Amino acid sequence: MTDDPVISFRNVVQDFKRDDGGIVRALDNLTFDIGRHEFVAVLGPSGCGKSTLLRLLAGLVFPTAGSVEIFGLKVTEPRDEIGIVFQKPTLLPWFNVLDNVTFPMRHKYGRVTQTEKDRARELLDLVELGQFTGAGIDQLSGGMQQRVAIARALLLDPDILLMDEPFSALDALTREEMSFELLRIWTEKPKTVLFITHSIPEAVLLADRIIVMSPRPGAVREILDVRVPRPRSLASLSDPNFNDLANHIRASLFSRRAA
Ligand SMILES: Nc1ncnc2c1ncn2[C@@H]1O[C@H](COP(=O)(O)OP(=O)(O)OP(=O)(O)O)[C@@H](O)[C@H]1O
Repeated sequence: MTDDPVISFRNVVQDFKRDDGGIVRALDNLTFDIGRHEFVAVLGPSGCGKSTLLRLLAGLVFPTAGSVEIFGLKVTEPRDEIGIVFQKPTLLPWFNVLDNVTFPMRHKYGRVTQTEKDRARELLDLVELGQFTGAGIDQLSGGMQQRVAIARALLLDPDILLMDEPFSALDALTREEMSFELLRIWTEKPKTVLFITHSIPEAVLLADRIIVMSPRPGAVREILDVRVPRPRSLASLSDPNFNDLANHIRASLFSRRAA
């Protein structure tokens, strides 16, 4: 990474208060950087603080200690240059596909201009839903709904895309198809991506680097470079580097569980 980092975590500690008054330490001394247009995946056991890390970046929670910076500025509130895609698409069933994509503008400014509607149509083309702009949400499959959510996250042309297990509710085939779709979008419209997943192959297929976290309280266990050449395709899945790295991560996660 030669440029200044886009995302920077420095010694981040995150504590939460439990209902009984006790303290849960979710993150402990988390430090890493993400460079411009890098695709970084985060893997780790359940409860290690992956979603908390994303919520810190989104400006939805604030660190107990340490700092979270975007473009060298502390995160103090949600910002427009960030698009977020959650595990569930959280679409509004009373709006059609196009109106769901333009919803952030309606919500923020109370109106949607023709230019923004045109942009939403372009994004729906990009995620191959150009024929479905007027469709109701309940007419779409789970994978199509998640593509609407991705188009919505891209509407404000964010520099940063945060994705929290965005494909985990999908069947295996759709999931793989969506991974390639995301790679295509990222190639066409480069962005800095932080992608949280429980799937080792998904992380290796998509990312430039993988942050492997330790169990709660989450800290960086390893940061691994993915040496599988781009552009990636189905053939990447049988690249020897792909399997070596996937096996390394599997052993690393499993040995911790067994310990
Ligand atoms: N608002 C909160 N109040 C109290 N505890 C919280 C809060 N948010 C998260 N936690 C706790 O912090 C820890 C980390 O949670 P987080 O959801 O970030 O983990 P995760 O790695 O995303 O988990 P999973 O993989 O199961 O989705 C958990 O023990 C969780 O119970």
